Amino acid sequence: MSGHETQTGSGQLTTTRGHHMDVDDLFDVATVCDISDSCDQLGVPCVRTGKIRPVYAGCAPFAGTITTVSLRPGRGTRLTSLIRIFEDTEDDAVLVDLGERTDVQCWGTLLATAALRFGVRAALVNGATRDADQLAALGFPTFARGTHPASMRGRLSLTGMGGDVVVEGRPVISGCAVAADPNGVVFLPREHADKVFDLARQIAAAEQRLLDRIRSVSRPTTEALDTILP
Ligand SMILES: O=C([O-])CC(=O)C(=O)O
Ligand SMILES: [Mg+2]
Repeated sequence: MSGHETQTGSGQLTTTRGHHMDVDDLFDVATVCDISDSCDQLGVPCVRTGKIRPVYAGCAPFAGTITTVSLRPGRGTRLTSLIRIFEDTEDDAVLVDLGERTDVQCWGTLLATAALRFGVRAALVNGATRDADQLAALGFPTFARGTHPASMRGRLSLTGMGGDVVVEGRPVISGCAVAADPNGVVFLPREHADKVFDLARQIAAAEQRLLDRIRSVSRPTTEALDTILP
């Protein structure tokens, strides 16, 4: 049993991660767009991409911390070299870097199922994944630049863990916070995550009020909406 697992009285394994970001209801009210706007308003530096997206329809949004891991074309690595990282990390998810390549892939149901056993609850891939339907059936939140059918075995080698990952030309550091949904992904410093997510909830609520006002204008003219919209 790894350090971040605890045995419950019922004999089930539960995971207690070190970070207690308040994300439970986040996506009930807010989206990654609100989180992006919140970073803008607070002046929190973040890395954004619209290219890393859910791998299957209905994929649950995700927010938490990530550990980075890098793979590059090579002689091949066993899946267990990645699984060891799941065992070691205290983070909620992994960001697997393929250097933005989508002609190779590095994530499927074997890895996702193993990840869950160690309490890793989502995968973001700066590259491609496979097993889309099976990941959907598993309900494992997976975000990537695309899919590719070939196995990673014999094609990709592990080249690093915990290093910076370049996304859209900007460095993403291991241990940072992330929010991902169908709009894309925002990476942000974990120490700012709670206040960013709090303001995102408020931004989403304010936008909801604007929507209500647009709907309730009795005669929709540009002038009428000009008094409402930002
Ligand atoms: O073999 C691979 O490339 C990985 C894979 O499909 C899985 O994790 O299920
Ligand atoms: Mg597979």
